[in-house]
Amino acid sequence: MVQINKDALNETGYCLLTGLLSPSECQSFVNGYDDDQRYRSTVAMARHGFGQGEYRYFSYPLPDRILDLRNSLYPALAEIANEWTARMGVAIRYPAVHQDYLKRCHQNGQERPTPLILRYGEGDYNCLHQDLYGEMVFPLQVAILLSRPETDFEGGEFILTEQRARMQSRAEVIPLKQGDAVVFPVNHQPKKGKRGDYRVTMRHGVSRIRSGQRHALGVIFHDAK
Ligand SMILES: O=C(O)CCC(=O)C(=O)O
Ligand SMILES: [Fe+2]
Repeated sequence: MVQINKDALNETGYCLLTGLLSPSECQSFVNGYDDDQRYRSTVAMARHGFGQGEYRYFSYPLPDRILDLRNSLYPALAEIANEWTARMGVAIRYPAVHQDYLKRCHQNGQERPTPLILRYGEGDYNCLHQDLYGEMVFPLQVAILLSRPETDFEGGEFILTEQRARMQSRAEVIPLKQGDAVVFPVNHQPKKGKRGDYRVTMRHGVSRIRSGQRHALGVIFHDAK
């Protein structure tokens, strides 16, 4: 099982898995970007007001490495997800194995795969958002930087914001190198306060790419309608 720094995740809203993918694994995902057969759909972000840039959803069957990432990351994340739902007074509990959770998604009409690859060029960016694709929401997700900061691109920082009810948002810039993964909340996270837990709303995005080209891989654990 993958080791997750739960304290960092609980305190700062994210944790890193450095060097989750090797440089050659990153490069092979980038090289596969134009291989149309791998993908079920392609989204031009500007067309939907999502930002600027493009992303593509992988189709089933997923590439082995992505299937493997979903299966290997899920169990540790499901433990944390179950602690969070318990703390937030939500009745949902997540099964220990990803295939069992996917069955639940598919039975509820969320059958389409959500892992995606993103490509940004100079001037592109990704607006703050949440990756919700229906009622079934697995509370944590993972993004992996495939490109080399400063070498392949400049700018393009991964941003996470935390919003507390009736309060202003707090932003965090996540330092990533090629192959590093960030684990972060999809939607809500419980936080420890002086008078017990409170709930924050999380959003993520990417700041403007100042030059070059940036690729990332998104691993989301619920499927889409
Ligand atoms: O390009 C990025 O790093 C962000 C990707 C993203 O929004 C996601 O993986 O859900
Ligand atoms: Fe996203």
